[in-house]
Amino acid sequence: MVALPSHPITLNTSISPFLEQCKVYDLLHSAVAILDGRCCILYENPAFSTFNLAVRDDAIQLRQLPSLLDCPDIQDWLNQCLQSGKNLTLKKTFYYSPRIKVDVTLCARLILTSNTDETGIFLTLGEESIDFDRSHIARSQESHRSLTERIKALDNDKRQNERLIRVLLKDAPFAMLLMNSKREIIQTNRAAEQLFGKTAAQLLGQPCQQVLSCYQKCGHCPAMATTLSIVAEEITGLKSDLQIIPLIRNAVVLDRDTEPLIIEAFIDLTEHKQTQETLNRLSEFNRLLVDSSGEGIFSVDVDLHCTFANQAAASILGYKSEDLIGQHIHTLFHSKQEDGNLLPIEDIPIYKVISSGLGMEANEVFWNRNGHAIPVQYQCNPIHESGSVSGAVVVFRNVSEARATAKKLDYLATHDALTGQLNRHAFEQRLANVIKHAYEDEFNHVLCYIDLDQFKIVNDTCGHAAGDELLRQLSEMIQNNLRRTDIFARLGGDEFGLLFANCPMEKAKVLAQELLSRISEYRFSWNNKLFSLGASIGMAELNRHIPDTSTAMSAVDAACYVAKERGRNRLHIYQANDLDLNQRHMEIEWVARIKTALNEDRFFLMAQSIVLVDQPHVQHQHMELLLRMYDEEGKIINPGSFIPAAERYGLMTEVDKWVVKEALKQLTLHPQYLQQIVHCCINLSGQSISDEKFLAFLLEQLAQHPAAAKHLCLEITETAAVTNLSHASQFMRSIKEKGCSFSLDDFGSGMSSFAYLKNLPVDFLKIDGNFVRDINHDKVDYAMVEAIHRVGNVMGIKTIAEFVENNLILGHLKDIGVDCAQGFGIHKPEPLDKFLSKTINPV
Ligand SMILES: Nc1nc2c(ncn2[C@@H]2O[C@H](COP(=O)(O)OP(=O)(O)OP(=O)(O)O)[C@@H](O)[C@H]2O)c(=O)[nH]1
Repeated sequence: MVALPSHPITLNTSISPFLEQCKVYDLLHSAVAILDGRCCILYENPAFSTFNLAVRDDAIQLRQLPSLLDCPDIQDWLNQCLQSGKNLTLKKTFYYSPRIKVDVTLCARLILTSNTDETGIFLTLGEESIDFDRSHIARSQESHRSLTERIKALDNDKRQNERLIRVLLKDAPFAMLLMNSKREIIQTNRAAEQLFGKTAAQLLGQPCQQVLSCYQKCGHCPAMATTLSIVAEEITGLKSDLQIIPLIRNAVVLDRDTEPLIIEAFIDLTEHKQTQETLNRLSEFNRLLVDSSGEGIFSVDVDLHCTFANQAAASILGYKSEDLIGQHIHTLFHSKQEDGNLLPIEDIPIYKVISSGLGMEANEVFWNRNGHAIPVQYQCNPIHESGSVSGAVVVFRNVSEARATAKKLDYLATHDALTGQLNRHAFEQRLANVIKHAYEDEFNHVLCYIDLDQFKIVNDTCGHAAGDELLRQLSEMIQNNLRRTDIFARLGGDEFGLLFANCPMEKAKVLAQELLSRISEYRFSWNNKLFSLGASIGMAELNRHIPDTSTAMSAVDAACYVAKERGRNRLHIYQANDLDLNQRHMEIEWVARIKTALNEDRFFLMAQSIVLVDQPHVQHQHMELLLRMYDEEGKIINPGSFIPAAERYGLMTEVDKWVVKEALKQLTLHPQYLQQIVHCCINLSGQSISDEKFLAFLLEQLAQHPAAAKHLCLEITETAAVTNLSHASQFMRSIKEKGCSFSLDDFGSGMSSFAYLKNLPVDFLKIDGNFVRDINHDKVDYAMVEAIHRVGNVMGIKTIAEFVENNLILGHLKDIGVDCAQGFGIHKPEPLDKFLSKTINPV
């Protein structure tokens, strides 16, 4: 918008002749009106009419402008202009429709005439910005199309009015050029100077091709040669910096036959073009976006006819996009449910979305061109137009793969990878379900826990791969011999769970017995070796004594344990008052108590002297550490109560670790202790010596207390050493390197021991106390002690006799030549700290 000169327009005439001259403004795309002193419209150019008609449908000639524009404040503003004589501007916003908003600047300039009572207003209306620019251009073009006729009428008068034209053009707030017949610029205005970026001096007298490219091309304007006017022609202009400006040109030839004048007005389309390009880019971008989306997108009208489908939608459904357009989507691919049953149109979510106007998500199936059901997940949203629903857009994806993956994951989560049977988790879930309904459906169910007997042998003799294959074959064989309603699972290792659903115990017993026979008759062959195996089965009826899964599982586990204890390859039925089972349960309780005692540090160590048989009074140099535990009330518990449970449930390594740590801590408390102590014996379990992590732990402890190593004597029972011979001898050699010695405990209890003795780096043999205790009156025991001592002597291993309860026994041991003795007759165990303090302060 170009600023107007600040002074009023002064006319030597009255306003009426001036109105004639104003017809030149008919050419302009911007709105111009002349008002009289009462603000009534005397003249309006077509652009002004178009604008006002767009605002109001009424005719505007000679009506009061403010009321027509529906803006009461304009009247005040115009009056202000009339009274003050100043040029005024006013910014306003108008709406052509609810969707097209226009910001305009109104400029009012006072017109003074020769008649002092007569004044008027030169009113221009410039559009500063317009949201919907296409409509703007269209309107401008439209308003000028009707001009041709008017201009023709003007033509004859134009020469006479040339001077006036020049004045008006100069002050016009729009880019305008006046040219002679040679197309030289003879008049310009400020708006044109701004548009082309040149001063008036630079423009005047110049051929118009300096600024207008169309003339540059052809030297003259061919259009003008044949026509009197050009309306809304798109050309380009040239700025002083050679920047090209897109323009719309309106041109009129005045007095074409004599000496023509050409008057031209321009609309700068730069912004419009940029907006257009942005819109084009955006729509191309949107098209690409929609087409490259991996998700299917289609839209339908209210009758469910497809109005659009992207490539993904078409390819998922097996069609071409164009084949889908116009098709009824219910008929084409959405008329059946997954099971093939009909899906009424009212039930399809897209129909519901259109009826309700609310978007929704759905999981459905679409049927592709080949008649295959494709599971899809879709989001359907209504299309609202002019306040009502005109259709819906559906964005969907094929979830076949996702479904298959979920199925696979579910399978993996519920099945055992080796055998393909249900896993423990899935089995316990099904069991929980059965227990939950056990009371309601009054059916009997029997739970079984199957543990293969001596399965380890297959692993040990043929390797793990053979063991795996056996587990696979056996579980398949068992599964094939079950009823359809039974539930079978591999719980882990060589243990299986089996639920005889809806089956009384008597029948279950028969079925389980048959299963045992099948297992023991089964022959497994591996590398030309044949194996047969047994199994032990624990069974329990799911009755009111068994309220939940964990009770049920521990009942059958305990029953299976009893079956093993009673000789394997048999079944045992759980009964609440079963003595063996009670024992087993007590052990299970012990497990929890031992774990708590370890956490709460409720263990402590006692020490008992070991003396040289020759010098029984020299005590506190050799000793054995004995473990005790405080119960929850602080009472002392002997190891016989908790060690079996700790051994059975794999807790001995933890217990041994505690003993080693505590012993080393106390022994290294005072340097004098280690100076006085020769040997301190610590018992280690069979579990610890075959556990590589325990070996690492012990080596680390010895590294932390290097001075204590040579005083430590580690006791291993003969049975533990022999059953884990290779582990035991490896373990002993590693530890001996650090300076520790080894003693074989309870020697003689298994007479196969002599043969292994050669392979074990043993320093002491501890003769089983059962031989020693009765040595006074049992000649066989005497001979056993004598024999053990003699073997030890020959092998350079010192002997220690336990259970020396009196001097008579000590005398016999002296006669035989046994090296050391230990027992209540020599020293009763006492707390380790007390024992150690006596080593440095003997009583
Ligand atoms: N091949 C193979 N062996 C396994 C698998 N899982 C556990 N084991 C072994 O199965 C054996 C099960 O131990 P136990 O049940 O105590 O041994 P068992 O020889 O059957 O002895 P009893 O049950 O007392 O008759 C262990 O040696 C495990 O190492 C497996 O997936 N594959």
